[in-house]
Amino acid sequence: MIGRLNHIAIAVPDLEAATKTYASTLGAKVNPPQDEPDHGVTVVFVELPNTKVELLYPLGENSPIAGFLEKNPAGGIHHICYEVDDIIEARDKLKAEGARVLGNGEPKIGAHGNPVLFLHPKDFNGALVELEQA
Ligand SMILES: CC[C@H](C(=O)O)C(=O)SCCNC(=O)CCNC(=O)[C@H](O)C(C)(C)COP(=O)(O)OP(=O)(O)OC[C@H]1O[C@@H](n2cnc3c(N)ncnc32)[C@H](O)[C@@H]1OP(=O)(O)O
Ligand SMILES: [Co+2]
Repeated sequence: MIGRLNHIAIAVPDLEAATKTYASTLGAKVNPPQDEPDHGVTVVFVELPNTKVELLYPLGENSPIAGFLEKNPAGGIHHICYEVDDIIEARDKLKAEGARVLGNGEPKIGAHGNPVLFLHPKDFNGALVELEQA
């Protein structure tokens, strides 16, 4: 069911500093920040030859990553995003197998303009999993 690795997300306490680290220190191609109010984050995508790194910074009052940054003030790997062909089919299969789909269970449009869903980290070896229909 899961396909390509679409991105690895890192929650960061300072988006500008993290962007500079990837652009200057690591010499990677970075994109401009994107506000994603529907997800409560601002994201910067770092383009790599075989995948992307998504730098995440809280946006607004109820950001879902605020708690994570409180627990990890220096930042940390936040989630891993896999691509699926059919996100509804994937969701329904996973729910049938007892996995917890976060939010109201309906996909939202993610940073790439595709439907995304999140799966509870406790069901996937402590890793927050994002699925993106791509
Ligand atoms: C623009 C969209 C973009 C894209 O790629 O398209 C994005 O990726 S948006 C990314 C931001 N959005 C989300 O992360 C939505 C899904 N996340 C959530 O709903 C919450 O973050 C949740 C439920 C995973 C965690 O909520 P909270 O931080 O309030 O912590 P809890 O106390 O409820 O956590 C329960 C339990 O899970 C552990 N936890 C929390 N976050 C993570 C994580 N990122 N990775 C692994 N484990 C995590 C937390 O430590 C708790 O464990 P416990 O043993 O009970 O302490
Ligand atoms: Co993501």
